[in-house]
Amino acid sequence: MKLSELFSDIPNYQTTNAIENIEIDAIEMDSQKVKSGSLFVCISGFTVDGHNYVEQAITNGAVAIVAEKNIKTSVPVVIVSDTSRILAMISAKFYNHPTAKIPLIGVTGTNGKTTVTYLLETIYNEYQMKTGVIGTIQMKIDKKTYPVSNTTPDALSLQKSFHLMLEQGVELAIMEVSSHALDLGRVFGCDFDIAVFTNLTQDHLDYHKNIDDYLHAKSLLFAQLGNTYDDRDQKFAIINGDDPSSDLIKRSTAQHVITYACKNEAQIMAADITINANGTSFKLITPDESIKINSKLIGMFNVYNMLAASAAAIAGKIPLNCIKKALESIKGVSGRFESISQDQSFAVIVDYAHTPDSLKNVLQTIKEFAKGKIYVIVGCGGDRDRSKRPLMAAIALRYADHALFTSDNPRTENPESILADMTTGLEDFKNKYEVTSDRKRAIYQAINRAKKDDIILIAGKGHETYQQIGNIKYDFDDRLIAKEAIKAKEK
Ligand SMILES: CC(=O)N[C@H]1[C@@H](OP(=O)(O)OP(=O)(O)OC[C@H]2O[C@@H](n3ccc(=O)[nH]c3=O)[C@H](O)[C@@H]2O)O[C@H](CO)[C@@H](O)[C@@H]1O[C@H](C)C(=O)N[C@@H](C)C(=O)N[C@H](CCC(=O)O)C(=O)O
Ligand SMILES: Nc1ncnc2c1ncn2[C@@H]1O[C@H](COP(=O)(O)OP(=O)(O)OP(=O)(O)O)[C@@H](O)[C@H]1O
Ligand SMILES: N[C@H](CCC[C@H](N)C(=O)O)C(=O)O
Ligand SMILES: [Mg+2]
Repeated sequence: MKLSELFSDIPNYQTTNAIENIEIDAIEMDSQKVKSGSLFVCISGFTVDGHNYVEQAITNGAVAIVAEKNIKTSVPVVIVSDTSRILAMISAKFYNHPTAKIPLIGVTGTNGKTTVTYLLETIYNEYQMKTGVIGTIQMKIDKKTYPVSNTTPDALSLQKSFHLMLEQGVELAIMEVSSHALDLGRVFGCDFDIAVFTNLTQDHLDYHKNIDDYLHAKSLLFAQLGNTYDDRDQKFAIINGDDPSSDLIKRSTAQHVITYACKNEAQIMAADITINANGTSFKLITPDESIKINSKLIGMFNVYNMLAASAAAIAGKIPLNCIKKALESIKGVSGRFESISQDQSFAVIVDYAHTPDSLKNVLQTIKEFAKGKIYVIVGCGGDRDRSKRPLMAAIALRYADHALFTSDNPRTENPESILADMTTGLEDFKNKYEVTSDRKRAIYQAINRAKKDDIILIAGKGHETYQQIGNIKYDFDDRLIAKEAIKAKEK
């Protein structure tokens, strides 16, 4: 594509040279990936400034540069005020606006995004539609999976992924949209058809100034709904009517709103809810009909997730019996309330709860059906929201009988200081918890101590297969370590 064509929809930019005859074969935001014929977009990041890599990009073959300032160099420079946002727009254009051709569902909220995307995948697959899913665990196109490094990828990778989906005949794309992505403009250029809001509770206050700022970022998905190129059918905002933030989310969109709830009045509701250790059942009520759902998913929070997915699918005109079939078939999502069973006499559950609210929900659920003692193994991520640390530790102590505080991706922080942040003020409860930065040791300790009917919750890492210490990711999988520890105990 010609560089001038790539910028034809961009209202404000300046150029140092004529750009009409420059052919662009690829767009890159990483100088190391630049090849002959690439356009290099300089992003001023949190760690380094992409503007410093222009010469490397040119050495690697860049034929033009997009930058936020004039750079004296041998190839034309297109100067824009915000390269991140322009990257999203030109990537969408370069890949021929793939999301104008594939229907797209975006799911945002503090907790439940991954779960809701996989519920939606199961529902649409049940309806015989080929899906693509992008989120925390992986990117998935039909049955094939691809690794990811972010929940919501950068704008360039994202548009490339949608292009690949289109090439592979995907009929519906479903993605998690993180607050970081919304704030950083990673999803500009995405044409959402349905936007889903799960809930808002504390997280990411390292990145967002305060909870209002965080909510504002989430609301951008709904403000963006229906604001792009195509004129396909109606767009829908699917909103949790029981969440206190739902009013602001509703006010953020001009599109059709569908609410779901268990407590407040809503278009889609759940009633007659029963939850036990083997699953959940409820009546799914819609304005036209209702249907009984018997799901293997456990916990009230999963009723909300199922309502969110059902409401989105109903907006997408999927028949209720198909939704029922899908919700009843799904056994669980990797690393979410995943039971580790080797026929031992106690239960081990691996879960991705890494926020105060999710930890509370999971422990409350476990408490409802626990016959023995509850042990929880939990840590808090390094280089992340410090204010959630004491809250998570307090929740662990409130709902479990015994807590083992340990490391969960300390990243560049000192693991001991993270643990100190968690346990400050908990001196009076010293007999209820232990502290060890060695996560493997914590898992072994809990498993060795467990007796018949006890339940061990290993929280925070879920599907993750690494422990990040410094900038290195070491192999580490809670599920494998737990299995190993159970085996060792039984010897
Ligand atoms: C804070 C944040 O969002 N950081 C993201 C950001 O990294 P960064 O700003 O540090 O990038 P940088 O290293 O400064 O590089 C700046 C630019 O220079 C370029 N560069 C760099 C080196 C070089 O030799 N040549 C070169 O051109 C880079 O390619 C880049 O374009 O851009 C990277 C590339 O897109 C992201 O992978 C990275 O996510 C990191 C891994 C991260 O941990 N992000 C978290 C906070 C995040 O985004 N989380 C959300 C939410 C998850 C949830 O919901 O819980 C997510 O969506 O994942
Ligand atoms: N609707 C919900 N409300 C509260 N907690 C939930 C909900 N759904 C799931 N959880 C809890 O949150 C954890 C993470 O769930 P999930 O991975 O679906 O959320 P997510 O929003 O994708 O998280 P992330 O932001 O890390 O990608 C689960 O393991 C469970 O403990
Ligand atoms: N997407 C979240 C995941 C947190 C998972 C937890 N294991 C941690 O590392 O804190 C984040 O990057 O904040
Ligand atoms: Mg997720």
